[in-house]
Amino acid sequence: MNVVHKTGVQGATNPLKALESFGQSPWLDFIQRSYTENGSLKKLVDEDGLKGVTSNPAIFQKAMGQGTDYDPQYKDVLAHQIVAAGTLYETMAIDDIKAATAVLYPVYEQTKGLDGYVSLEVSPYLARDTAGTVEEALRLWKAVDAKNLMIKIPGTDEGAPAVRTAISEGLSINVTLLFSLEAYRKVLEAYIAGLEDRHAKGLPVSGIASVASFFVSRIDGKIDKKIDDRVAAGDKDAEALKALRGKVAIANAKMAYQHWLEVTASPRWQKLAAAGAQTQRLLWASTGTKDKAYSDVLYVEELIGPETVNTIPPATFDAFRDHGKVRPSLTEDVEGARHVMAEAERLGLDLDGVTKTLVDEGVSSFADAFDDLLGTVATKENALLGDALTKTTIELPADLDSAVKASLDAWRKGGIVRRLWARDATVWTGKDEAKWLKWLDIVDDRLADLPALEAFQAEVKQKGFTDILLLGMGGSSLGPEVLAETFGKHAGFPTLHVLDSTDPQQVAAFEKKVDLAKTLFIVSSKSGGTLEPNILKAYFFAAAKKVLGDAVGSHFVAVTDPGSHMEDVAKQDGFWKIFYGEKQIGGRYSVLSNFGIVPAAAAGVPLKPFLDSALYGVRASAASVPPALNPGVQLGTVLGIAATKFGRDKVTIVASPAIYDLGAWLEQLIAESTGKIGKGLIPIDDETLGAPDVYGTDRVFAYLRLASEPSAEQDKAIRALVAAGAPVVTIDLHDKLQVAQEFFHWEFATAVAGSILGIDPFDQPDVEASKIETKKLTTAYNETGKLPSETPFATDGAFTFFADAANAEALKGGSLAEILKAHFGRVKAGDYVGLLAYVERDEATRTWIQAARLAIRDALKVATAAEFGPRFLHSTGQAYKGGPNSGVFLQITADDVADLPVPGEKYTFGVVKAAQARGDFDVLAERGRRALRVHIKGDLKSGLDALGKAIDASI
Ligand SMILES: O=P(O)(O)OC[C@H]1O[C@](O)(CO)[C@@H](O)[C@@H]1O
Ligand SMILES: O=C[C@H](O)[C@H](O)COP(=O)(O)O
Repeated sequence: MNVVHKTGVQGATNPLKALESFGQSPWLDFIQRSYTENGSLKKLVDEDGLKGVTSNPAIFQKAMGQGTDYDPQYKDVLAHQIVAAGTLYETMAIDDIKAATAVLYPVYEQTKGLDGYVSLEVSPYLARDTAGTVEEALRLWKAVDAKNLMIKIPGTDEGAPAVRTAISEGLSINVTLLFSLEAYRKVLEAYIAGLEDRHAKGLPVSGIASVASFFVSRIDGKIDKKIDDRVAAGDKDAEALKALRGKVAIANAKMAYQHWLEVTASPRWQKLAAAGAQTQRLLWASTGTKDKAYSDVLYVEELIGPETVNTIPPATFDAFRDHGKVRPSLTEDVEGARHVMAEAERLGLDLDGVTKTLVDEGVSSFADAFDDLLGTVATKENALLGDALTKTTIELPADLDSAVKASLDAWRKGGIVRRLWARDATVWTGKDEAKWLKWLDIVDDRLADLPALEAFQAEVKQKGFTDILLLGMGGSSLGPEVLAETFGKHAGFPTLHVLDSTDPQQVAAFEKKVDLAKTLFIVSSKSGGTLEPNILKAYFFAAAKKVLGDAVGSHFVAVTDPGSHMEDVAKQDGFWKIFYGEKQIGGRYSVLSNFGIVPAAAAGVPLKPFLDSALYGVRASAASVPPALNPGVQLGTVLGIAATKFGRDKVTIVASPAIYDLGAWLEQLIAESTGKIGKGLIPIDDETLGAPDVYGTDRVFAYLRLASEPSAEQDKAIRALVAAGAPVVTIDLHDKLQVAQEFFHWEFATAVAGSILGIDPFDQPDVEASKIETKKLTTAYNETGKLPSETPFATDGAFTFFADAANAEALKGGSLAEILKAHFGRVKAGDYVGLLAYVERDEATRTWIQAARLAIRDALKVATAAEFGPRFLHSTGQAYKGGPNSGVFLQITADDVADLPVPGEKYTFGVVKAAQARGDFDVLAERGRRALRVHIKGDLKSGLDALGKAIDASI
């Protein structure tokens, strides 16, 4: 805002200066950096007798939202810190307030603490939160650290007790948003009670100042509108109503002043005054004339009286200097004012209702202004940070786009992002979600622990390991796998391998891949009780012991939650180190905790840039960033709304080849978080893009594009999809390290989508079911030496077929071809097909499954998932069982060429894998899923070839 300071009438003839002789202090309802810096503010003090300054969120919105005043500071802060928009705003606001307090300090001194104040308002989001207001008032008081600061607190029902506490803490307070006499009485009472609290404790009551900001013009705005409407409607009291136009606000203010006179004359107040207390002066706020029909200085001229303040907006300030007339108007015709009030009541103008509405509107309009301001700050910040942030581009069909925008606005109005960050479980289902939110600040936490992590990194390097073999499942392995696949080997550091299978061939292949004598083993399990990492640890510990002897423990590191079984094992076996996870983070949200950071350290990933990149993501999705600019909320909203309102629940993940493995991590995050109680998002990963016509209308595409190494083919296919009207979210990563940022981005988005879906995104109720079934089977094996027998419902050459009674009935037929035809014949539009292969996950099987799924997709035009067991059990398995019943599953099992023992157990890896496949299948069937198991006897390769051909023929 550009304030023109006109030098007009000066000295004693300056009406602004003349206010002082009537006991009124003119304050300025305005702040702007350049205005303070260029001496304009000081000039008002010197020439116009300005005695104070007030700010509010709308004033800062105007100051910061325009021009370039703040650019140097934006740049300076962002060059040194990774901060959220809210912190950036506050840093600048505090500097502005400090600078203004310095200008006004001489006034404070000259008036012995009566005047010279600059007001800074607590966040308008806290207007209904007593404890939050007190906390923020104390924080801001400390941050500005100036005697002539006033903290502005709204005089709502919740604000009044906060005023009392803040006063009792010795803060100077400006109580704002007062419209009604009733609210005013309460805050004057709160002020007095706060001083009495201090007095009772023997603390001084002098040196504390307070004003009660009683809003004026907004009242006339509302009442006059009512009058005009009734007059226009031919009200019988038209004349009496017209007589009240432009009168009620001033009469209301005069009544407030009468109350102040009464209270300050009371013995109760006199006692405090004798102890040195200052009165809480009435401050007339909202004194700019809004109705052009009135004098532009109406709300100054009519409210002049002793021991009051008028905070005047710049234009009114100039106008009053120019042609204001002074007289002791406040105590003039008090009877007339009473009559106006009585008339307003008689005529049913409902002043009580109006003032209540004004409080609500005041709170929400300041919140809107603050949203807007923070949006401006966030936009500036994003522009200045440039490529330090990943870039999200959302391209949606019009109907989805407007539903997403409506939801974002509802989130803004409901302050839901702030509630999420405040760990409010009612953002989801109101159960125990608050206990699972430590991932929100784990990046700050890990950065704080950087010295220890870097020391570990240096030790690993120095020990000269050639390989790292990480043993874990789901959240404990998929994040590390992204690191291994994305970053490859770092010079001077060992190569990271991740083993998350019980397939004996795969276990043997990994054993062969590494040099056991030079391998660092990371056993990774949050719960410490998961079957796979336990038996893998047992196997590799025994194997490594053969080459390392008693030194074997020094090659093992555990990452586990405190107090877990794995911690005990690690201690007993003399592991080199134990790193702890956070119990308040579930596995799939754990990648930025030690579960990802420890393997990252060991593999030589540069930790500070990695965590810094993640921190940019955390700050970008902070509570202070309004939903429409908040990348985590935007993405989550698109996913949630697309699924719930448009049936687009297949989140199709496309990633640039160099970061392709992010998809595997995302699958678990999305599926295990959202797929439950019959709802959910079904992630579709690594399904090579096709032409638009191979897709149904159940997709939303998420394209993770490595801007430095994009695939022209993917770009082209994505453009074609956008052109065909498919919903596409493209996220550009500017370098590989930004996978760290995407980890957080997607965690946040998943939490948001979970809220929209109405589920608890932090539990996994259906995973447990198959674990129980598996456990029954392995226990039976340990007891009897074999797995319980099972009977195929059909056999065709090398293939045997298993299903529960219902599925077997639906798939009647003798041959492979007939059974597959019947099975895939059950697929309808909007379904997805899951190929669930319990075989070694190697190049050959991955190529096979990819070809099979693409054939199915192209023929049936449905989404397809290509999964390997048991790995997917800890990932998409939750959604397949607990999510929407739209999956058609083909489970593939095979004979194991060779098996491996599990040390200390009767069962073998092969038995475990078989039990897992059966446990999985049983639960799928029990949940009424369309599921078929085909078992390949003999040679796997020729079996898969034949199965592939049969699939092609059946669709
Ligand atoms: O780290 P843990 O406790 O071994 O769990 C591994 C995985 O198993 C699950 O608990 C269930 O599949 C996942 O949520 C988790 O990531
Ligand atoms: O403290 C000052 C108030 O925030 C301000 O006077 C409100 O004025 P308005 O009604 O013109 O917005």
